[in-house]
Amino acid sequence: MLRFFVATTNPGKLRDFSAAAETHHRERGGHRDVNASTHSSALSEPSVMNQSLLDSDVLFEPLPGLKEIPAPAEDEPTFAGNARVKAIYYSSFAAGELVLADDSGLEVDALDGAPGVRSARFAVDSQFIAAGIDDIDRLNNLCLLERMRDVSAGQRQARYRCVLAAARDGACLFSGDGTVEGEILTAPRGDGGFGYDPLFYLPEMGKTMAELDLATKHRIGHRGRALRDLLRRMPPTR
Ligand SMILES: O=c1nc[nH]c2c1ncn2[C@H]1C[C@H](O)[C@@H](COP(=O)(O)OP(=O)(O)OP(=O)(O)O)O1
Ligand SMILES: [Mg+2]
Repeated sequence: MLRFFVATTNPGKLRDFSAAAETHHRERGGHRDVNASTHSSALSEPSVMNQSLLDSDVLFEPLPGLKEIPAPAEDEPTFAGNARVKAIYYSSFAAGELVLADDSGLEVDALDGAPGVRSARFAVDSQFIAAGIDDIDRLNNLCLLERMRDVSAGQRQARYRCVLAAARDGACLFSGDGTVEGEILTAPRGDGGFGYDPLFYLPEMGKTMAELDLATKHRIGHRGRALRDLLRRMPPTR
């Protein structure tokens, strides 16, 4: 059994990690998943994983007591830097355990890569307000639509980027990263996912990220790719 304590304050990320664990378990031949997807091909690419992973279940549990822990500053210029800072910081609250942190966000070509590492703080940074709306994801989405009001249909390319870092007792041990390419719509579609998902359109799927089931999001999304990359890079003996 390989257990990560996931140190994130974002419930949407936690749901993605639960879906990832279900996928890994299912592909080892387990039967724990009651919502088995019909798109289960090569979801976790087991052939490229190290033997300890093939032999074990991967568990992602929320870091115990996270609500009481003050959040660290996320002021690094890169996703990798912030993921590392978060993993190292939170690992001191779970002695001897593997602690996983995620830093992720959206890069929009027409905005020169913004909001990037500032994705969670996009509306606040832009001093964007909308009457009666205080949900931060909705504000960020409205802010994005406003900033892209004059960007034409062929110029709306964007990507999600995710970096995961694993630390134990204050030392960062390994990491992984993943991206997924898409386009920013002019109006939201779908009610799954979180964050920018209703505006993030995947041309090959004909759907937004908010219209995908979690197993498919894991298969093609930035977080699923980062997780497979991290597991591939994990040293075989821990
Ligand atoms: O799959 C995704 N689907 C939609 N939106 C996403 C996704 N992945 C990242 N995002 C957006 C949400 C947030 O605006 C920012 C992450 O900010 P980021 O600082 O990494 O996370 P957070 O503050 O929500 O939680 P925490 O730092 O405790 O992990 O990018
Ligand atoms: Mg954050």
